[in-house]
Amino acid sequence: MSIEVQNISKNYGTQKALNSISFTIQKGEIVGFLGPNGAGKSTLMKILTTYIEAENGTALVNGFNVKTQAKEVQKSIGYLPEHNPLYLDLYVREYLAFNADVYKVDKKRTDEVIQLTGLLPEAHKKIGQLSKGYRQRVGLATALLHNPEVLILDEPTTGLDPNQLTEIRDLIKNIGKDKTVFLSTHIMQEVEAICDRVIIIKKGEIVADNKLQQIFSNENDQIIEVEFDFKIEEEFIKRLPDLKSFHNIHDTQWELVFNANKDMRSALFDFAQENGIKILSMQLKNKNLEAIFREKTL
Ligand SMILES: Nc1ncnc2c1ncn2[C@@H]1O[C@H](COP(=O)(O)OP(=O)(O)OP(=O)(O)O)[C@@H](O)[C@H]1O
Repeated sequence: MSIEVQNISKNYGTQKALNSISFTIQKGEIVGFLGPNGAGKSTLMKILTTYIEAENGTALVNGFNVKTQAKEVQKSIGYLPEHNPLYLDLYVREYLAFNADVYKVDKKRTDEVIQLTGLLPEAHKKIGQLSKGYRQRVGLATALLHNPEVLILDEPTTGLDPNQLTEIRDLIKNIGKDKTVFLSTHIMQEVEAICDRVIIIKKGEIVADNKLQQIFSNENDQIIEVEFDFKIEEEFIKRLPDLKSFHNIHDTQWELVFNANKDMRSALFDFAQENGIKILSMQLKNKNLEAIFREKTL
């Protein structure tokens, strides 16, 4: 087991950040930790990387206890914090060599991580001259210097443009071929693009933990986007048969999730007609992670 979290709780004063959360991550998994702002993602990552301590519960990384074996945990982990601190005046190679010294790893490893993270064309530049995407690569390269078993990445693609985003996602996926990766994000597409599994957290509690394959193979779930001819009350929507969850997209537009083994479009049509409502448009959508995220966290 790479990561084992058991009943971890953390409060900041009266603010409950994590409320007895538990999960395990197997070696080699790429797991997305998804949740809205303030859900507790960074807090858990800081506990796993030994930056802060939990009040209750146990967490093991690579078999080492974060409270009592912090040094061993740190050796097992490569961490990319949300706000990746970099020395902008240092050259890329110089910065990595400096960190190699801190980690007490062979300087040769600097060239390996430069290669691995695609930094070679920019390695001669000062960090301050790099684009945000390349700065993220420097952060990843630093996290990989001591060749850790587990990578913990806190919102690794925040602020990147679409091209940089794809590049960094591909890079993480590639690194994940022989490492365990635990990454936080509030971008659903990120999880779809990179991860094997998603853990969704809301207000410090886990509300879903599924393999992505399982999520997409739940055949009885149907998502229908519908537009009525006037604004309808939520109470009315709740009367729809086999309705699992719903989301008001805009005034007269709703996203409805049904759990049924028949096409719910005709049932919805009948329901509208019986109640004197007109349907202006209706579309069956693929079940995507975005809908699941809303279903779980709203
Ligand atoms: N040092 C702190 N002191 C007080 N409260 C804190 C502190 N750090 C976090 N919190 C609170 O704990 C809760 C969880 O915060 P956390 O940063 O872990 O969430 P997050 O899921 O990482 O959010 P984001 O996606 O916005 O980064 C929030 O309500 C936050 O305000």
